[in-house]
Amino acid sequence: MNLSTALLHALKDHGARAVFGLPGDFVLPFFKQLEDSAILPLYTLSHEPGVGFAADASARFSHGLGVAAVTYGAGALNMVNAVAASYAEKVPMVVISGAPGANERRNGFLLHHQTRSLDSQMAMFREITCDQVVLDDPARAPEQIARVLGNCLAQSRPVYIELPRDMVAAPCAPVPKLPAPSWDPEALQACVTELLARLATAERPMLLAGIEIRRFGIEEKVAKLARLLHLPVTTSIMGRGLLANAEAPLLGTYLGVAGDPQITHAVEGSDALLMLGVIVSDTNFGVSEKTIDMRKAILALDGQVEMGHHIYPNIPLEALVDGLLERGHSIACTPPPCRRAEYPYGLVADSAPLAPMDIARAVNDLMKQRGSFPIVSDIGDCFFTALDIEHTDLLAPGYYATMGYGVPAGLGLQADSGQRPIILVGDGAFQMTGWELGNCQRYGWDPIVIVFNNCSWEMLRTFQPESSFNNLSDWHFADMAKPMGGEGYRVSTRAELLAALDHAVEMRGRFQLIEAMIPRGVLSDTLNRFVAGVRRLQAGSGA
Ligand SMILES: Cc1ncc(Cc2csc(CCOP(=O)(O)OP(=O)(O)O)c2C)c(N)n1
Ligand SMILES: [Mg+2]
Repeated sequence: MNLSTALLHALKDHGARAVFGLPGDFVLPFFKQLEDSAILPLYTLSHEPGVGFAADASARFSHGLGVAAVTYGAGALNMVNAVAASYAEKVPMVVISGAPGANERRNGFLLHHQTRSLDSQMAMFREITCDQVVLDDPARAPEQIARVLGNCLAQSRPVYIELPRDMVAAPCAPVPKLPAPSWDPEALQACVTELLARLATAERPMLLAGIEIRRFGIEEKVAKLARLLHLPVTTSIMGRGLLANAEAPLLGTYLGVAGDPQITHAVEGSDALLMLGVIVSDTNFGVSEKTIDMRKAILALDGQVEMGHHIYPNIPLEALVDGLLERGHSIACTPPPCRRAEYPYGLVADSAPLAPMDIARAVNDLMKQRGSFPIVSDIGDCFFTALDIEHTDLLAPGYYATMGYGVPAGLGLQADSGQRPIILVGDGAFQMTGWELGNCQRYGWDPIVIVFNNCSWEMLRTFQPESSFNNLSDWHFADMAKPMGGEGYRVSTRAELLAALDHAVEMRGRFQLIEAMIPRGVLSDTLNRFVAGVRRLQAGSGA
């Protein structure tokens, strides 16, 4: 066994199912080890942001490890934004960067791909990863790799591994698997006791589910806890799609002023809001009608539990949920009367021009007829439209909110799981990374891609309508599909959209690109409510 195969076996043992990458001379030797060993499949894409987004999506969807392998400098630094998004949204991604070997570091030349110093890249990745290592000593590599991969999973954050190219074939012992982090059982019991007491005395208890319950693979346990405690469940905007396949009393997604008023009032009016794995961010809470009283809330996030004015440190989320399941039978909450959210169905096949809500209806109708598809959304009005699609798996950078995520993330999902995604992406975001679709033909991927083409950076226009730089030209994306190995449809009416979707779902083996022409200024209902709500809150606060 050498250092590369020891690393690859360890990645697989820790839940990785694929490596996404783009090679360069500093990482070519490692790619050769990857290809020759076949321990994990390698999928290469055309631009490192896409590599990062694909690795991110594979981790999110399978709640395993995502792996991105790139060259030093130009490659790794090209991927900083994608890794930052994974850090912000708590995705366990492993970044492997090739690097100069020991001798070339000492030869006195400035090396190609080097910036300020040969250690600058490590310094940059320290800011967007939870652990880092340079594998320059094969004797120490097994315990270093074990530590870094263990932290990646325990903290559900990206880690950075720098692999000098003269080390890839160095003989190396296998990597041990470290025990999962421990915790103090007494502290856990004290936390569970206090938490259950709060729920038992509450009149309007509520469970708000956040992304950590997917990251730590405990959706079923959380659904069981909600049933045991008779707690109604909503998800945060980032948690959209959670519990889609679990049996839980799920009401829908909390969107503050932009969402279902009944859900908004239930969450904001709760006197015991149990937030499991919820990131307290502006996108999750920035449009709250009424500020949530955090003193009455219970927040379990980042391995600790905050209640009222005190914190229980080192309480892993799964340990907390297991503790509550063990003792939860002692209380039966009396939840407020709540009804489940409704979703739009029944698109009429007529000649009316398209609006984003028509796409939500068409996808809901399709899933009603043919079963659910995982949805991957970019950032733009397509993301707000995704919130009107019935509750199914949804991958989207809803908090970090980077564009360019949709197409490569959809490819990462299909590569990792074999499932066919529906990808929602605006024309602006498609201009960034939509071209990764050209890689489908090599791997047989066949996502269904719906481009919301309003020839505009429309979300920006809603906040600054006077700026003409938001006007984009019409790129005719559908015409480019066939030369790239796919099928393209350009649609402007509801009837054309339905016909294109019916045809696309029948076509397998090639990507299907539906270019939905939407008039500028026509927004989804949710984005309209979001913009109106933000304006109202800003007017109220005098911002
Ligand atoms: C990597 C990055 N750079 C800029 C921005 C800032 C932005 C947020 S929304 C938006 C316009 C999106 O246009 P698109 O056509 O895709 O969608 P739509 O608004 O529905 O028309 C921009 C430029 C973000 N979020 N990420
Ligand atoms: Mg647009």
